[in-house]
Amino acid sequence: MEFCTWEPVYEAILADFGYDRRGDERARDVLADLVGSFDMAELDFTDQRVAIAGAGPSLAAEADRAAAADAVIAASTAVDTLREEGVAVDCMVTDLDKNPGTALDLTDQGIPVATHAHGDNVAAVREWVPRFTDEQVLPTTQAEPGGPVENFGGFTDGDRAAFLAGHVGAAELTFVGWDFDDPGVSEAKGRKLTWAERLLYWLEQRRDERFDVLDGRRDGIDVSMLPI
Ligand SMILES: Nc1ncnc2c1ncn2[C@@H]1O[C@H](COP(=O)(O)OP(=O)(O)OP(=O)(O)O)[C@@H](O)[C@H]1O
Ligand SMILES: Nc1nc2c(c(=O)[nH]1)N=C(CO)CN2
Repeated sequence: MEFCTWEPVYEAILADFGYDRRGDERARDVLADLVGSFDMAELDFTDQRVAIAGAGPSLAAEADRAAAADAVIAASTAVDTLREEGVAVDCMVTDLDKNPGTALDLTDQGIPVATHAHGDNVAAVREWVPRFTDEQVLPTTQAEPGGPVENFGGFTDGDRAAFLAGHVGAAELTFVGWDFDDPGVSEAKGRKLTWAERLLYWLEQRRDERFDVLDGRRDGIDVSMLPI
């Protein structure tokens, strides 16, 4: 996604959550200084059916659907749940706030980790990224991309995974472990999930696809701030 396309949506996210754009940019620059450039050929999912695993409570019960896909991109703790169910992932997407040890383990095993820097995770970026196997770190930002740091679009780990899948050629996306109405999440997390849902709606419009996870939900999604 071109940054000029993403930027108005990013501005709306910044305004909604009160994040500081300069903070995201500083985080991007910290990450840029810690990594080499990632070889995007490592992540070629052309023509594949890719499962996007979120970390909702439904994930364990849906792990077989992830296993049936051609490839799996998992967000944050979804990697751990899938591993417990015996399902390997092909890529992890994370802002390092919950299970950075899992990300370390994956990069050691040669599995790419899309590692996101933002204004509120700089300490984790500084602590963990130098320990990762560098060739497997795909550095990302939600601000303007720069140097080795990419922006494929998206906000939460899960929806960023979906935008990444699109970027690397996925023919079809299927979603496991997504529970938008999860009563177990905090108010703040719930607001992030509302954005995740909205961004997935935008992505399916852009791809001219219909994501299974949005079936029955589209009429309730406020997309007034999206360039649709
Ligand atoms: N009910 C749910 N609870 C948590 N995550 C969910 C849920 N449904 C979908 N997801 C997706 O799974 C992703 C991973 O969630 P997890 O709680 O492991 O990580 P997180 O680091 O807190 O995520 P983030 O930093 O993006 O908020 C979320 O980013 C979200 O996109
Ligand atoms: N500045 C900032 N950016 C984010 C944050 C966050 O807490 N702060 N959380 C995200 C997903 O949880 C994604 N982006």
